[in-house]
Amino acid sequence: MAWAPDRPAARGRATGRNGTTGTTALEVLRALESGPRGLTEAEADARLARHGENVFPGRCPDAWPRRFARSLRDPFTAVLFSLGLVSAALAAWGTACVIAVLVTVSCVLRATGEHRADRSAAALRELVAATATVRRRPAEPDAPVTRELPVEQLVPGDVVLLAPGDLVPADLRLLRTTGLTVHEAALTGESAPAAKGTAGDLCLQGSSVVSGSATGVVAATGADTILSGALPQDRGPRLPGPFDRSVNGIAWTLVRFMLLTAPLVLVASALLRGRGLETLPFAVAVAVGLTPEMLPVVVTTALARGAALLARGGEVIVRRLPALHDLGAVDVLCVDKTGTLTQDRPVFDRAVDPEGREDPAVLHWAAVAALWTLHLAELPAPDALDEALLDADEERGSGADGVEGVAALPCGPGRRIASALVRVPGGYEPGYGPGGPEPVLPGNVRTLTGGRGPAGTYVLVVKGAAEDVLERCTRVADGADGTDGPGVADGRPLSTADRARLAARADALAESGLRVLAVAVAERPASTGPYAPEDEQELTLAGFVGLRDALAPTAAEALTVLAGHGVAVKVLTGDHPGTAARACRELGLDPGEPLTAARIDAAGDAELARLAARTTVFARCAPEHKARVVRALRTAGHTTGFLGDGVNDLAALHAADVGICPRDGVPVAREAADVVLASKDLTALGRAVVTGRRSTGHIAAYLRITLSSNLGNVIAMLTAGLLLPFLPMLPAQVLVQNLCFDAAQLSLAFDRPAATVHERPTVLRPRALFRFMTAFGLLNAAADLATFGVLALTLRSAGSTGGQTAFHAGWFTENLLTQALVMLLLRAGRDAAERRAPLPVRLATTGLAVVGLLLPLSPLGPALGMAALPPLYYGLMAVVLTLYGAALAAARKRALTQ
Ligand SMILES: Nc1ncnc2c1ncn2[C@@H]1O[C@H](COP(=O)(O)OP(=O)(O)OP(=O)(O)O)[C@@H](O)[C@H]1O
Ligand SMILES: [Mg+2]
Repeated sequence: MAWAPDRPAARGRATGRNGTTGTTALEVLRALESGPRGLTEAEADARLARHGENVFPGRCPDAWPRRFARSLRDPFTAVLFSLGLVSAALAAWGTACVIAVLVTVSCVLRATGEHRADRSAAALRELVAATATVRRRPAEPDAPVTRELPVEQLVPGDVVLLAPGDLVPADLRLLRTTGLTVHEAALTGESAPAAKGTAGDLCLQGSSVVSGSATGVVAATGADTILSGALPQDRGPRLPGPFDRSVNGIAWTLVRFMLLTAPLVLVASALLRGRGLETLPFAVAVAVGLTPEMLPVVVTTALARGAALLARGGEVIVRRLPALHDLGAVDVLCVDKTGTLTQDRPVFDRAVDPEGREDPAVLHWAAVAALWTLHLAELPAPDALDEALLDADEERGSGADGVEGVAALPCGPGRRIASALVRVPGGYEPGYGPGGPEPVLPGNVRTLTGGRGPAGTYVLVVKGAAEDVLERCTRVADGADGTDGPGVADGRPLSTADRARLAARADALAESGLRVLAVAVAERPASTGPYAPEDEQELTLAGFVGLRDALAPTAAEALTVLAGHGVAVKVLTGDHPGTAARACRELGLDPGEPLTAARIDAAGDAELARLAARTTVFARCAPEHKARVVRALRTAGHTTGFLGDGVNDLAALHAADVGICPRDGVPVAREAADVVLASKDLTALGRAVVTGRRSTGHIAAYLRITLSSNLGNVIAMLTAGLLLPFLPMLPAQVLVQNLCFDAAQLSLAFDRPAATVHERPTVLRPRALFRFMTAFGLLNAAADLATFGVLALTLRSAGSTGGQTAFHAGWFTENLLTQALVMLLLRAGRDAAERRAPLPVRLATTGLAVVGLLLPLSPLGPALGMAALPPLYYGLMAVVLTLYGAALAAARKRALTQ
């Protein structure tokens, strides 16, 4: 980062200066047939027609057939598919066909579901699409206009302005830069930001601006960019989030279980019944029976439905579907203060000298620094604090006329001060304004000694966080001479006691709820050498400026709602602990003892995890502090969300389980976030959390019901397989039964959520789920075995000869009826089961029962290998089912209250 003191003073942003980069920048522009004033709109349109839109080819959604092929790679489908191949190899055509139908149905459902989810997600993304700041001219003779343009419309030759937080929208050649550093992790994997200082340097699409600013000209767009050439884009491994841990974790455990089942069945029947390989189709059928083949479909549908509901309200956009599940699991939400809890529209409140007396001169110096940082750093979006200072100073009638900026070094992530080097024309005379109400003119600078030449006096103005400015000060302005008010460039040396007193003054201002900036100045020799942060030394403290930042109107309500939902909120800010604590109190959040960056640095990972769990406010955080706190909370076992809007939040957005960004966040933060709040209303977050929990609830209900009945069936099948001389269920029957189950379960997506979704985070715990599955699977198996007993009894007494077909019919009916019972009793949480099921669920369960009772009796029955049963069977089965229902209800009460 180098200052460029020899750059001509800037008065406006759109003057097309070339700065230090001289001919090189011009050459770059010429090579792209552009100029410093940008393209004309007509030329840009012509180029857009020639080069096409600036879209990243990797962003195009996959075609349907491709999606279909990809869903074959899903673990369940893959296992089913291989089981199908084994059956085909053994010429067990029945089983092979069953499996082929199951695989096709689940792939088609899944591919359509995903296709639809993706299409709406793409449409949603458009709502928060990125724009770029370009400089164009309406027509040839017109002056250039700087405006926001959707990135797709950028063309080679466009002149683009970059500010911190911007995503580089295309491959750019830099024209001029001020302290520019960019993050190129997407391209190089290099996590440290790289400095870019030379004109002609390439700045690649996909990188993001960390600090500083720049003007560049677009060299390549769309498919011609280097990033597009480097496809497929590898974003590096993501830490497994709650979704991967629970849903995927459960899926993989089941896959392993299924893979074990087939060999186990083979070995058992070989040992116990002396059977050989002919049992293989049966073994395969058992493994198929265990598969929750609809899980991927249910997951996609549940999440996509939730995301669509949220988007329809125009409130929340879920950019990555699993993030909706994770949002429901969040138990700690870290929030950035400025711009998120507050409006980031600070208003000047007061300026005081080191003694605490009102002093407009301090505001004036701060405004001078703000003005020249804005001009020289060419920030497309002005800094809110700087704007507020300028407005206030202008209102008081000053204005920085006469003072000329030479160089500026803006603040950025981890840098809490901004400074400007200005030249005060030599003719100005002392007469420092008497801290009274009359406007202080820029010329009212107390005589500065030394460094005055024909070119005037060079003054370095530094403003920023009180601690950071104070530590660079060696003197403090004093009003010792009384008459002229406090001096600025001279003052007296700072004693240790002075430092403590001044720090306390800043703290007091912060605790009154103000954002505080300390202002310091120093005279500098009129040197031409480069200036760097190291030159911000030996300053004289001029005083403090306090600004008031209103709270976001919905913040307090949002925090209350989240607390009611069992989500603990923590505030992570770059601001002063006092300001942050005060804001928290006003929002109804107990700030406790704030933890500052210094303490975070001093703590080891384990200690930080402990500290973080009981702290509410983390202040003076640089980006890496925010990320470290988030990681510490995750290590401590919390599912952690992060809500932030700025470049300084980027690392934390990446580190969190769920990154959330308000709509006004900088583009790079929106791009990093999993969830974007589309409206200003922060309470939407509470609704999004509940929606996430509902989606997880649907997935959990599906898993609970399917896994316990599947396990029950498998146990029953194994037992019957070993006892009976025939297969207890034919492959075609497995298919019909599975299809009926699957179709009925889709109705669960319409179920009412359990009341607990409002109370606490929903997490699918694989271990708890498997315990549930074992207990209820055994219960289910007991009902099946009792049915076998009933069947044996009735068939013997009826003297039936078609034992096998009657057995199949009896078990089929009982299976569908128990499934309907299980659905009604095990659907959502404990309280939902007590209430009446909604219509779709009632229809689905009735449907199951009807099919179960009538199908074996219908003409389809014989085709599927089932025969009618004596009436006695139905009577006895009713007894079995009643007992099963009672046992289920009792067990459910115990299991779900635990
Ligand atoms: N334009 C500016 N000029 C001088 N100092 C600034 C400027 N902007 C910010 N600072 C200083 O840097 C500090 C940190 O700023 P940063 O942007 O990291 O966080 P923040 O905006 O205060 O809070 P949050 O992290 O909640 O968004 C500010 O508190 C302020 O002291
Ligand atoms: Mg912020």
